Amino acid sequence: MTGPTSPLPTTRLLVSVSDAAEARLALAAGAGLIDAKDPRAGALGALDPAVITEIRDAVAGRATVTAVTGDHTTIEAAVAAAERIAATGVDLVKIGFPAALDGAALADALESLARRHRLVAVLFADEEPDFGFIPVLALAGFAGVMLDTAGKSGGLRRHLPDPALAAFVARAHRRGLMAGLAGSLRAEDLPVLAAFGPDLLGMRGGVCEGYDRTRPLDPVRVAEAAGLLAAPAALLAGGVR
Ligand SMILES: O=C[C@H](O)COP(=O)(O)O
Repeated sequence: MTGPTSPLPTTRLLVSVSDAAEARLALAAGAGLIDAKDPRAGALGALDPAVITEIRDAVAGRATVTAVTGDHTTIEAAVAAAERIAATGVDLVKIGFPAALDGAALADALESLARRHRLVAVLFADEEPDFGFIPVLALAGFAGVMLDTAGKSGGLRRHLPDPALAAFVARAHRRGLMAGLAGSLRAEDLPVLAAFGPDLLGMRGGVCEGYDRTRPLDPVRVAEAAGLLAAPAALLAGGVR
């Protein structure tokens, strides 16, 4: 007789959407997190708060809703944008920490907001991120940390080797932070990355028509990605067939 098995760590699929119609499509196809983002406006292109509210209402509590705050060149602008997006009432606010900004100063400036809203810091794999920064985020009250890519010409795994990605996830978890990975991921990346135990894997281009992040979502690709993360561990370990 076999005893109860320990639950598998759950990795959920985050899909970036540009409006409420895409949010409904991603939800129906199995996404666990719906991420409000304007893919035409850069890596962390922010949507208008009114559109984010429509997305949140369309999801209506059936998935976690996240929203990005835009690409900013000053700490003041980044904090003001984070406050504006947090006011829409999304579950998680994703804030970019580009190399050009002083990360410690930005984390410090966001401490007050972190007490009122759940914040996720986005570090960029193509900007030589310092994982030693993760404890700073934890102390500032962040809920999570993600790796993404600022430029969309190469995928996450082209910029950082798999052992570094696994170490990133482990380090975030040790500090009590949710961990996410994204950056031009394709279906074949999901089983490999899910094995590192992140809380979420984020996709846009890989689930769009023509693998073009500025084109509409392809429901078949979203369903395939969601299905891969829902697959039993043995299948995940075997990779995509
Ligand atoms: O947060 C997830 C991103 O929107 C991923 O976008 P991407 O797959 O086009 O790099």
